[in-house]
Amino acid sequence: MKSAAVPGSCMLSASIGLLTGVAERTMRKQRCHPMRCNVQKLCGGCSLLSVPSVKQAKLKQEQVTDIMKNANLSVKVEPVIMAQSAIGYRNKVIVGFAKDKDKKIYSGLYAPKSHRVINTSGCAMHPQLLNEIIDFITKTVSGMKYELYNEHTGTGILRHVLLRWAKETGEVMVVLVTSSKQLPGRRNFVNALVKEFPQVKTVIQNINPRDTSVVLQDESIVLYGNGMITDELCGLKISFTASAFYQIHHDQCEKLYGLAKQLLDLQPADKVLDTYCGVGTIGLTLADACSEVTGVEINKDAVKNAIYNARQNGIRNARFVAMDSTQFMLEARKFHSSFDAIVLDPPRAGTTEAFIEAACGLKPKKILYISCDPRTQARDLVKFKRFGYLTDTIYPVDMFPNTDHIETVCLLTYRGIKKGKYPSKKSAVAGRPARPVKGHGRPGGFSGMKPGRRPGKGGTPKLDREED
Ligand SMILES: C[S@@+](CC[C@H](N)C(=O)[O-])C[C@H]1O[C@@H](n2cnc3c(N)ncnc32)[C@H](O)[C@@H]1O
Repeated sequence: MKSAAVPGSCMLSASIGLLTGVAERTMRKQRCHPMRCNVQKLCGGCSLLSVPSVKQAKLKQEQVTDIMKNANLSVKVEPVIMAQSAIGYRNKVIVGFAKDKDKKIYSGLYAPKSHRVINTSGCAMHPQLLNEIIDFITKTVSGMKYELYNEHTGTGILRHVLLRWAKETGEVMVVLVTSSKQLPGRRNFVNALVKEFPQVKTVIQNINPRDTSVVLQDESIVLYGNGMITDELCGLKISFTASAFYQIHHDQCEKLYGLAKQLLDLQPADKVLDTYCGVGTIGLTLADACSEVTGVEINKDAVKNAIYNARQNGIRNARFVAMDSTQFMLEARKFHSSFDAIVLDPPRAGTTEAFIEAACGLKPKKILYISCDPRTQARDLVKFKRFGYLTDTIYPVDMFPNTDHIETVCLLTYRGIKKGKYPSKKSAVAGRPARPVKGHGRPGGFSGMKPGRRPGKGGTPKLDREED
């Protein structure tokens, strides 16, 4: 594997071995120091908080190994790439509000599997700054006498507050989620907030009148700033708006992307398709190692962010399309487009049979699969295998220290399909991957898909647990 050291990129001079070496040393230091959090018992989100880091690493590696074994996948699971910062790492926090028995307003996350807000002030996974801003907002909300939204009666104004933090620049975004446009005194609210916390660069009011557990809806009013904040990631400036996905743990994300780049081992002429691309982060970090990157994402705002991010970094060989990833690949095939590498980083539910068939149908040389749930990844890897795409090694990256979640990455390459095995001879993907075909589908040809994610009402609300 060639060295992926490219100026301005992240962690790329480190080999995978070095990455795991750093992880080992960090773990050794933390071996005897399990973390403490005052609200751990109430919240239940960090089920491994009292487990020393070295043990967490072992547990997570074993967990991934078991999942892969149970799926009959013969793969090696590497040691977990652990985090140096295992507390205060969450760059996104969503809290709800409630009143205690003395009618005093408090804020926090929902108790596990319920809609009951528990006071999680001081949560150890939140950066100190975000905890301070939440406390300030909670006090201000009490002073403004805002009526809290009641999901049973549909009355009240204030539903949630969402905070996002750009770790490297220190910028903070505050989103006030309200049931209607009315928010009396919001000017004073915003003035007081930005005076107290100059790190707050934008304040947004998101209007959510629906009976739904989804926190953000489409309508927003920017009350302060330009509606986005900017971070530095892998040597790039990355800006994002409220609804766009951005990885929760900045430093681990840099390791994850560095690992992805190293595994892909791109050649200068390679064309890369980055599906489920969010604000373009993975594709943009790959752009200097290949001839072109195409990113596909269903969230139109995230696509706008991705285009903005390419421009602000002077990256000219990346384009982004607002579309369902599967639909895009089916269209791309009609246009005889080809990609040397396809990256997929789907939500926790994993990808679909249709996606897998469409991706393999494009006959890429390599497929890089990043997942935040090894269970759904294992399920999908079994399906990829039927199309001749196999992996030998799974690399777990601890994006969510102290919780039982783990991110996994693997590289799939085409190894052929055994005769008589699914898919049939007629299948589009049988045979070796073709050499890249000249010509490319035009971006304009793929537009027009509507974002499809509109979950129904009810269900467990997604307060601060929206990793995907
Ligand atoms: C786990 S995030 C990954 C984002 C990005 N790769 C990153 O690392 O920041 C998954 C992304 O897939 C997008 N998404 C979900 N379903 C999609 C679909 N059918 N087609 C395209 N994008 C989709 C989501 O909006 C979200 O931005």
